[in-house]
Amino acid sequence: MPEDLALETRALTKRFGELIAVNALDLAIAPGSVHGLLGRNGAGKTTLMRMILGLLSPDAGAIELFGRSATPGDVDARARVAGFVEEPRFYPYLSGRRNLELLARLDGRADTRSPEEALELVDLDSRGREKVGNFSTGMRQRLGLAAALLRPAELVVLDEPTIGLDPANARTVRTLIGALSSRGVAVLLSSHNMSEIAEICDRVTIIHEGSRVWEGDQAELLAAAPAPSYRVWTSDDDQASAIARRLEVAVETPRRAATHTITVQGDEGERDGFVLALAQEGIAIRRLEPDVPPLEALFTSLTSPRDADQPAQNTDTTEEIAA
Ligand SMILES: Nc1ncnc2c1ncn2[C@@H]1O[C@H](COP(=O)(O)OP(=O)(O)OP(=O)(O)O)[C@@H](O)[C@H]1O
Repeated sequence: MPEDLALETRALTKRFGELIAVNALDLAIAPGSVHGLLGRNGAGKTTLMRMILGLLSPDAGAIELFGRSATPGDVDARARVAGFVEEPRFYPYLSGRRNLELLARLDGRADTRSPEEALELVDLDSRGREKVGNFSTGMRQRLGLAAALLRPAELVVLDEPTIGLDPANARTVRTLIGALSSRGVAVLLSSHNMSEIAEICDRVTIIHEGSRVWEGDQAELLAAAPAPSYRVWTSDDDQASAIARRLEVAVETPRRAATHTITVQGDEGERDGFVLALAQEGIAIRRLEPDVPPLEALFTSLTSPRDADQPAQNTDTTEEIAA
C-alpha cells in the first residue's frame, strides 16, 4: 500500500467577499518532503496555510492530513501538525522559555519537547531566559520555530520562516528544515526568496491570484523554465564578443563606459559551440552564469501581470507524488 501523503488538499477554495483568495487549489506533500510555496504578495499563500492549520474555514474543497480528512475544527486530525503563519507572536514581558512553557501547557499534550530542547534546536538556549520584548526580529522568528517544534510534528507549516533574518540565522533555519526533512517530517514553507526555495525544496508550487499555476520538482523546473541566457566573463571580452557576433549567439549590452556585458543566448548546443570557439582562440572563461536563475525566470513568466489572463499552465503532478 502506498504511504499516506502528509498533506493533500483538493480543490481548496477560500473567498473573502468577491475576492477568491484561494481558488480550487490542489496540493500534495509526501512525508519527509520539503515543499515550497511561491507567489507574489497577496497570491493566497498565508490563506492556504491558515486553512491547513485549521485557523480558517475553507468555502469549498477538502484537506487530508496523513490520509485522514481534516475539517476546520478537527483538532485531533491536526495532532501531528505544527507551524505558524505570519510572524509568530509572544508575550513580550515573559522570557522565551516561559512563553514556550505556556504554549506547551496550552497544547495540553504529554509528548511535547521540553522548552529547553526546542530552544536548543534553534540555537537560542543561551538566550532563553531573556524577555521576548528584547529579542531581535531574528530571535523572535527562531523562537517561533522553536514553538512549532514543541510538538513532535510530522508536518510543519512555516510562513516565510526566514523573513527578516540575517544570512547566518537564515542558514540556521534552512539547516533545521533540512534536518526535519531527513527525519521524515514534511515541511510546507512559503518564501519570497527564490534561491532559498530552489536550495531547500524538493518540490515547488507557484500560486498566482489564488490558483496553482505550476508545480514540480527541481528537474521539472529546469525543463519548464524559459531558456536561460548566460552572462560570460572572459580573459578577453572584446575578442569573445567578436566571436559571439560571428556565431550569432550573443548580445552585448553596454555596462559602463568602454566596457560591456556578453550575454549568450541560444540552446545548450549553441552555447557549447561558443565556449569551444573561445577555447580554440585561447580565450579563458572566467565566469559563466545564468542571467536569471531558472526558478526566478519561471516564476516571472507565470506571474507577471501580462500573463494574468492566461496563468493556467498547471502540471497535474499530484498522482506522481501519490504513486
Ligand atoms: N481576513 C481577510 N479578509 C479579507 N481579505 C483577506 C483576508 N485575508 C487575506 N485577504 C486577501 O486575500 C488575498 C490573499 O492574501 P494572503 O495573505 O493569503 O496572500 P499571501 O500570498 O500570503 O501574500 P504575502 O506574500 O503578501 O504574505 C489578498 O488579496 C488579501 O488581501
